[in-house]
Amino acid sequence: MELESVPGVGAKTAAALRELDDPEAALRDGDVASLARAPGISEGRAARIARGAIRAEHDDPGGFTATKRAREIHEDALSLLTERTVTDYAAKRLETIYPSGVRSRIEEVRAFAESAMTREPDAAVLDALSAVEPLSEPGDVRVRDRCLATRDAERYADAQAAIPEVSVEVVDDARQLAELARSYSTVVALDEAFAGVDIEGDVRVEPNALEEPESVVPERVLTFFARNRDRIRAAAEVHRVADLDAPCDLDTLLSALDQLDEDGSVSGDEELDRLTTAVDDLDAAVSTAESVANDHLREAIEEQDVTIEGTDLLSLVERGAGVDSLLQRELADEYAAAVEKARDHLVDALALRDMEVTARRAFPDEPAYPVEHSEDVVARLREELTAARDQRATRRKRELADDLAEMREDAASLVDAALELDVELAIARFADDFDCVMPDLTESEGVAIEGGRSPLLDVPFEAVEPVDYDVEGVTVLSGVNSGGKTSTLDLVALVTTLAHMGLPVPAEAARVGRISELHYHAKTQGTLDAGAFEATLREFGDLVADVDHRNPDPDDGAATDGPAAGTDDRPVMVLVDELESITEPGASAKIMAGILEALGERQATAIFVSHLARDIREAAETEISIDGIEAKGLEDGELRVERSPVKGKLARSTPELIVEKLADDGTDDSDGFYSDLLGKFE
Ligand SMILES: Nc1ncnc2c1ncn2[C@@H]1O[C@H](COP(=O)(O)OP(=O)(O)OP(=O)(O)O)[C@@H](O)[C@H]1O
Repeated sequence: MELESVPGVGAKTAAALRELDDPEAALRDGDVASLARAPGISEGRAARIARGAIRAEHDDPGGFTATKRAREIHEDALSLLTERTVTDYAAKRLETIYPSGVRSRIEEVRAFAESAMTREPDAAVLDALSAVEPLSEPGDVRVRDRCLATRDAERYADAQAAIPEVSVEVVDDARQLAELARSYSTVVALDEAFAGVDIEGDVRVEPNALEEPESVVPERVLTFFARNRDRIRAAAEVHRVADLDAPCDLDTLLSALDQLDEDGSVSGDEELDRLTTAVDDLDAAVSTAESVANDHLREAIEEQDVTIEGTDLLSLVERGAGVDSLLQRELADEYAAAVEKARDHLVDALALRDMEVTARRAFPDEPAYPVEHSEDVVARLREELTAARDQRATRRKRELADDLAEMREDAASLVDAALELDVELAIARFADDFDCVMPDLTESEGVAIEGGRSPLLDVPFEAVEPVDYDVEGVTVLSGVNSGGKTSTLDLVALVTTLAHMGLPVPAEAARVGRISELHYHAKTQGTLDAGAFEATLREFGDLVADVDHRNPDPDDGAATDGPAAGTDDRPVMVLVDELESITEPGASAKIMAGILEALGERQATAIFVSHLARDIREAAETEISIDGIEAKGLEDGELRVERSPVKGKLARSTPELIVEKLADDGTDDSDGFYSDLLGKFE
C-alpha cells in the first residue's frame, strides 16, 4: 500500500510512518498501537490514519453518517463501547470501527466481533489490563564509558550514523588507541589493522561492530525493556489470568526482566554489586582504615615505656633525627601491626579479593604517626575498581541484552495481544450488558427489529420496554405524546448504525438492510424563520435529488439490465422527527407528504415521526403507510403506552384520548359538547 494514498496521510506523516518496521502491515491491520509508535503520531491521529487506510482498502467512499444527528448516534454507540474499555489504547482502537456501507468492511468487523463475543469478561483480567499500555520507544541513549575508534574517515561517518549513542574517535596508530583506553573503560576499534596490538585496558577489535550495534550499546535493548518493564509484566499477567497463548515462554521473559533495573542497569549480579559498592565506599573505607591504625598506634604509644639510654638520645639529637626514627626504632613492631590492621580493614570492608596487592600498598611500610594513606595508591585503586566495575557492567549488559533482544518482538506481540483483548472484552461486555445479538445484514431494503431495547434512553436499561418494529419503504410514525416515537427513531438509528459497524445490536433479533447513508434529522426547536426553513428544505431537496441522481430513470437509456446503478449501490435510510415544527401545520403536512412521495419513488427507507399523520396522508398523492404507537388508555392521569408501533395504524393523539375520557365519563353535563368534540376526530 502506497502510504501517501491513504486519506489524511501527507508527505510528513508518511515519512514518520516509514520509521516503523512494517508500516504497510500496520495500516492494513488497522493496528493503532504500531502506528502510534511512529514519531509524532498520537493514538488519536493513529486511529484516524487507520480509518483512512481501512476505507482505502475497502474502496469505501465514507459519508455513512450524513447528518448531525446520525453522527451523534454513531458517537453514542462508540461511547457505549469505549466506556467498557480498560486501556486508552482500546478506546482509540475502537474508533477505527465506523459505520460503513461497504459489505467487505462490515463483514471484516463482524468476524472480529463474533469471536470477541465468545470472550468471558473476568474481573481479574480487567484488573490486570489496567497496567497495560502500548510499548514506548526510549529517547536518545548516551553512553559515556565506551568509544569507537577508527583510522578511516569514511568509517568514522558510518560509525556516527550507526551508533550515535557513543563517541567515535579517529586514531592514527596504536599509541593514540592506548591514550583512548586510558580515558574510556572500553574502546572498540573498528579496523582489522589493530588486531593483535597489545594495549593495556579493555580494547576490543571488532570490525563488524557497526552491523551489530547492540553488541556495542546493549543499552539500546536494555533501556527499551527497562522503560517498558511494567507494561510487559502486566501484559504477561493478562495472558496468565486470561489463559491466552503467549508468543514466548513467560517465565524466561519475566526472569530476564527481573535482572533489569528501572534505569536500564543490571541488577542482582553479586560481583557487579561488590565492585559498585567498592567504588562508592572507597574513600570512607580508607578513612576508617586510617582510624583503625591510628587508634591502635595511639594505644600502643600510651602504653609504651620508652627508655632511652643517654648515649642513644645524644646520638639521635646529634643526627637531628626526629620522632619518626624514634618510632621506627622503638615502635616498629607496633607500627607494622597497626598498618596491617588498616590494610586488613580496607581489603575486608570492600571485599577487595583480586586487588588486594594494590589495596595493601595504600598504607606505606615506613613508620609515621599519624598513619596516612598514599593518595597515589588510592587513586590507582579507584581507577582499577572503576574499570573493573564498568567492564563487568558492560559484560552483564551484553549478556542480558543478548537474551532480551531475542524476545523483543515477542514482548511487543504480548503487549499488543493484551491490548487487543481489551478491545474484544469491551465488545463482549457491551453485548452482555445490553443483551445484544448479531443482526442479519441483508441486501433487501428496510429494517426489522424484534425486542429492541435502546441503551440510549433516559431510563435504566432494566426498565426499558422491548420494542418490535419493522419498516420497508416510507412510513409515517404517529402516536401519543411521550409514547416513545423519538425513542423508536433512536433505536432504529442505533441498530442500523451498529449493524453497519459490524457490531451486535441491542435486540432479540434484527434484520437490517444494507444502506450507504443514514440521514437522521432531529426535531427542530420551535418554528424556523424563513431562512432556516429554506435551508432545511434545501437539505431534503439535495437528498431527494441525490437519490434521484443515483437512480437514473430506466427509460432514459442510462440503465441497462438489472437494478439501476444508483439506488442499489447507495441505498439510504431517512429518519425525521416532527418536521412539522419547521413551519405552520397546514404547510408542513404538505411538505412532508411531498418529501415522502419523492423518497418512496426512489426506494429509500424512511420513517417520519409526526403528529400530522392524517393530514400528510390526505395531502399525499400516493398511498403512504402510517404506523402508530398507541395508548392503551389513561391510568391515574398517566398514559399507558404500548411501545411497539402497530403497523398500518394511525394512533390516536393525546388530545383525542382526553376528549374521549371526558365524553365517556358519564358526567357529560355540557350538552354533548365532549361527544361532539370527539366526533371531530373521526
Ligand atoms: N421503550 C421504552 N421503554 C421505557 N421507557 C420508554 C420507552 N420509550 C420511551 N420511553 C420513555 O418515554 C419518554 C418519552 O419518549 P419519547 O421522547 O421517545 O416520546 P415521543 O413519542 O417522541 O414524545 P413527543 O411526542 O412528546 O415527542 C422517554 O423519555 C422515556 O422515558
